[in-house]
Amino acid sequence: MFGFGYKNEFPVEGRTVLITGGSDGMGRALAVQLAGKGAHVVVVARTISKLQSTVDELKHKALNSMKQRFSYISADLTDAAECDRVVAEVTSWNDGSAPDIVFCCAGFCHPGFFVDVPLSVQRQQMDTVYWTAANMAHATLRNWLAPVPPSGQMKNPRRHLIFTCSTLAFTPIAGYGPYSPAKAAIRSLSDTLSQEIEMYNGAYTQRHRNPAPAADVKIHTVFPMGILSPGFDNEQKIKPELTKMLEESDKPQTPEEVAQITLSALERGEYLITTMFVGHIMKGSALGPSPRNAIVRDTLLSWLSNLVFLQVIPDLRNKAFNWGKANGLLNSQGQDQTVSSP
Ligand SMILES: NC(=O)C1=CN([C@@H]2O[C@H](COP(=O)(O)OP(=O)(O)OC[C@H]3O[C@@H](n4cnc5c(N)ncnc54)[C@H](OP(=O)(O)O)[C@@H]3O)[C@@H](O)[C@H]2O)C=CC1
Ligand SMILES: CCCCCCCCCCCCCCCC(=O)[C@@H](N)CO
Repeated sequence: MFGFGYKNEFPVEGRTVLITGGSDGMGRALAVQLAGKGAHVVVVARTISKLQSTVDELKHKALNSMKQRFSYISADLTDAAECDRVVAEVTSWNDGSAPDIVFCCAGFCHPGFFVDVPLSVQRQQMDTVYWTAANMAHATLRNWLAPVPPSGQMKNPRRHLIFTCSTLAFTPIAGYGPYSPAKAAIRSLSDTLSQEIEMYNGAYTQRHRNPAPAADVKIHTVFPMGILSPGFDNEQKIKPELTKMLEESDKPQTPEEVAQITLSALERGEYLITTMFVGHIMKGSALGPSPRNAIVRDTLLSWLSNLVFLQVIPDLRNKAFNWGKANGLLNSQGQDQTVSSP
């Protein structure tokens, strides 16, 4: 696939990959495909039974089951101390070397209208969606970016930290208020880190003279559309009908498809990764200050998307308005909210 002139920017054979949310959905599909490409994989989530069945599957799907190693750690990543423990345990399991690649996929979505969903649930969404990712990034980067003196430097391959967002970080859809802000916060953190990491990568070029990180580091973020996962089945049960109608143009993908498209994009060296046409358009309308994958292509995409969105945003608002006009005040579960008089 990588013929003359193409370089694989994301080699994984023999590398150690840590995947949060690796026991279900997209995270599990990534784990399986990475095992198939020869990586050592550690999956992290809370429920032990799902983690164990994932590790069994990884052993069967390994490229070279004699050489590759697989493991799991049960942890609730909303707790920052747990993320530090995970990085420490993976490092000692990996003969003292930090993981080379960290995928932050943990998280789930609790849809509902802003005023209907208790604030305690909305705060939990911030914890599960944003803080599991930010905690993991903090633990990982503190390890990766710790200064190593010139005498201690070894030849390490480039390391990768990958966040999982959602195209909802680019485009608002009514009924995702408890969730989209947490994803938008991840996008903002990713953009900030993609700039901050350059300071460390600059220092890394001087590693033979001054203390510097042990390796070069790249940040990436994936923005999937709907994924046909166990988490998706759960969210469908409580999703407002209006939201389902507004996202009609989304044709959810399988976790395997999303994982495969993600890995190909990483191999091409992309930074903001979308997984299908509608996702590319949603990204194009909201590129803002993010680094581009390819300047000409992304600029043309953003011009096209901005024209498309002149129509899309009023259309989404009109649909919400007309829904209210036709159906009155229905809450998230489609129940009438008006108090009926006796
Ligand atoms: N499904 C969709 O339509 C979309 C999903 N996404 C995002 O993609 C990612 C993967 O989603 P999806 O494939 O649906 O995954 P699932 O909802 O099917 O699986 C979620 C995974 O995260 C783990 N997890 C959840 N909470 C925690 C926690 N506090 N600590 C540690 N692990 C946790 C779960 O295991 P356990 O419960 O045992 O801890 C499980 O392994 C998520 O970040 C999601 O927000 C983005 C766009 C669309
Ligand atoms: C031609 C371009 C038109 C663009 C129109 C916009 C259509 C909106 C589609 C919304 C898709 C939402 C996918 C993410 C879902 C998600 O993150 C949750 N399922 C969380 O689990």
